Amino acid sequence: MRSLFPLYSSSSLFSNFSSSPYNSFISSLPLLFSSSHFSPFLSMAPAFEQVPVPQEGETGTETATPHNTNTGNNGGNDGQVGYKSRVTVVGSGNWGSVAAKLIASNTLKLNSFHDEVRMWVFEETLLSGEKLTDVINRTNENVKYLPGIKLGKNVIADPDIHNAVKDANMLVFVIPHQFMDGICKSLIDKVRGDAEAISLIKGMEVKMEGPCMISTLISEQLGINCSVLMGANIANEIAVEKFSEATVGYRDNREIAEQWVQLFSTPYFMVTPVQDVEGVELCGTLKNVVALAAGFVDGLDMGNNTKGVSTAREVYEVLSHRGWLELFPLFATVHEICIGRLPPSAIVEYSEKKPRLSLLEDSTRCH
Ligand SMILES: NC(=O)c1ccc[n+]([C@@H]2O[C@H](COP(=O)([O-])OP(=O)(O)OC[C@H]3O[C@@H](n4cnc5c(N)ncnc54)[C@H](O)[C@@H]3O)[C@@H](O)[C@H]2O)c1
Ligand SMILES: O=P(O)(O)OC[C@H](O)CO
Repeated sequence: MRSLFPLYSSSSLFSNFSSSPYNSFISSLPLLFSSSHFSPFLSMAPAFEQVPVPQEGETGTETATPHNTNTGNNGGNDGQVGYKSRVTVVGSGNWGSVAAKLIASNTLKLNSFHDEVRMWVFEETLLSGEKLTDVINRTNENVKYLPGIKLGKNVIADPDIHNAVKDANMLVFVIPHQFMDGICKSLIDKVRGDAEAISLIKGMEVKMEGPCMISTLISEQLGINCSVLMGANIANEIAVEKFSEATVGYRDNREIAEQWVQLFSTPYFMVTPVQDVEGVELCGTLKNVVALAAGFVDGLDMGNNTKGVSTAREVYEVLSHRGWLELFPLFATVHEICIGRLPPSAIVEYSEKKPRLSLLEDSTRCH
């Protein structure tokens, strides 16, 4: 029965293991999470729509419209002809630096954005005695978290978080999740009222009252809309322009999603929008849980078949515990066939099970 489990045990997912099985597993996961013909997660999501990728020398739309309708600090640019969006990346670790590089390569090409990309740096003193921020601005390289890669001269490192965010209407959050609660609290009333956020952060804020998704934390604490960008993305590989893909999860504003897609897309980084923030964020977060299970199996030298069983069971248990199985009908059906709970013929009926998105409502509120 287990050999019937195509998602994990017999597909190309495990046929390309190299010297780093963890990385291979991670990099194989787009098959699971980002492929419209295969993903149990995206079986609940609307069909992908492609957004044009900016090409060399190409310009974007002439003007960008401010996004949120909240009142508050808006930088004084609302409604002006020739308005240009300003992007700030909050975070400058491995992925934060790569995100800044991707965005900076695009703001140079898109007329609707200021060239400059500000990057907030959690200041550190290097062994040389120099401040990390100073070194980044002098060498155009994050020598600690992304050595050897030029970020783009239009990336400006800034150790003052309030200064870094104050003029930006597009905020990219990319720091380890455990720091986000504190960061958000420090940013209350400091960001523009019309700012749009996107979270690249994998993980959840787990409080005594229950888990809180990071996009929800940002939205609720800062009073701004927050999209997400998730994928099976190893920052160092994207930094050297190896092909990868990611998904932007957006709530209801397609125009915003298109702007994020334009900001991140390059010929080697393919980004597709899906109207589902929680689904995309959960995929990115749960993927790391699965990756841990895969790593444990590797460490115990138990083989790929065992890995297929354990990772699938891990995901099934998490979804089942949360009462979310109906949100992932393809995954649930295939798993239940594999463990003998359903007959193989059930696979042809899975698509009739409609995901019940309302199940997620409670879990997307922070307590
Ligand atoms: N690295 C990747 O390949 C990758 C890929 C996809 C998603 N992500 C996600 O991106 C997020 C950031 O990961 P990363 O790899 O850029 O981080 P990292 O581990 O490379 O860097 C850690 C960053 O946290 C900063 N930091 C340290 N203490 C801090 C504090 N008290 N407050 C605020 N910041 C502090 C450090 O200065 C550094 O910039 C994570 O949620 C991760 O899951 C990472
Ligand atoms: O291990 P993390 O949390 O830095 O994240 C790595 C990425 O999720 C790889 O896709």
